[in-house]
Amino acid sequence: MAVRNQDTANFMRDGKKIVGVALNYMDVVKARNVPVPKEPLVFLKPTSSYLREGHPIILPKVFSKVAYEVELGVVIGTRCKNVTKQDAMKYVSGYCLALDLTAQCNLTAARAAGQPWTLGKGFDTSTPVSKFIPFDDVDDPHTLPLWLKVNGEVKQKGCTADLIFKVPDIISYVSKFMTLEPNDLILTGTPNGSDAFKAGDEIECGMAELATLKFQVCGE
Ligand SMILES: O=C([O-])CC(=O)C(=O)O
Ligand SMILES: [Mg+2]
Repeated sequence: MAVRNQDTANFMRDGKKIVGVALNYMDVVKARNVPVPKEPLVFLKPTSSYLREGHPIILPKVFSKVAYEVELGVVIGTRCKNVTKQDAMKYVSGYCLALDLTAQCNLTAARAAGQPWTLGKGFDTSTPVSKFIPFDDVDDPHTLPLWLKVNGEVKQKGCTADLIFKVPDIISYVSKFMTLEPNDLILTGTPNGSDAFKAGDEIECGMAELATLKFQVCGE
């Protein structure tokens, strides 16, 4: 039986994994000229990549091109495995606003060579997150506007209504393969407009009236 009220306010400290979904907005699929995914395209990030507001994003010197990606994050409240889409939301304790920072220089090469995305997705400070947003504060996670600005200029504008795979689809799919545990975070994918940023930039993003985040960017 699902217990939604499990305390996951400290998901960043207590989580064991971050599960990312790639290419989950149709405008991204079109812009990149890739086939529409038939199933969620899933990757993992380490929890050492978390970053809280008040600390800078640090661009690793090994990367030449790192991009912002604003995303809805979904926090798991109850351990689950092989859950149906119908039951999936019972295992969600809440949400956050997140950035899935991505070293495009690394990922483009990895994609072409069929290699893993681990380093390009999992570097330190690559997952800035907001505070925990309790489940009951969000009427419907599929109606949330997302925006991102760099140095005050709007770069991304989207809405979770346009997710290809919705939150229950992702939870049900991932739980066929791996147990989802309390405090795990799911990054649901970014809308179109993701692009490179550089040291000295200021990145600001928001999700509906629920959360905003602002980060300074430093070189290593
Ligand atoms: O970085 C990428 O290419 C894929 C990804 O995470 C997204 O679409 O959100
Ligand atoms: Mg992403």
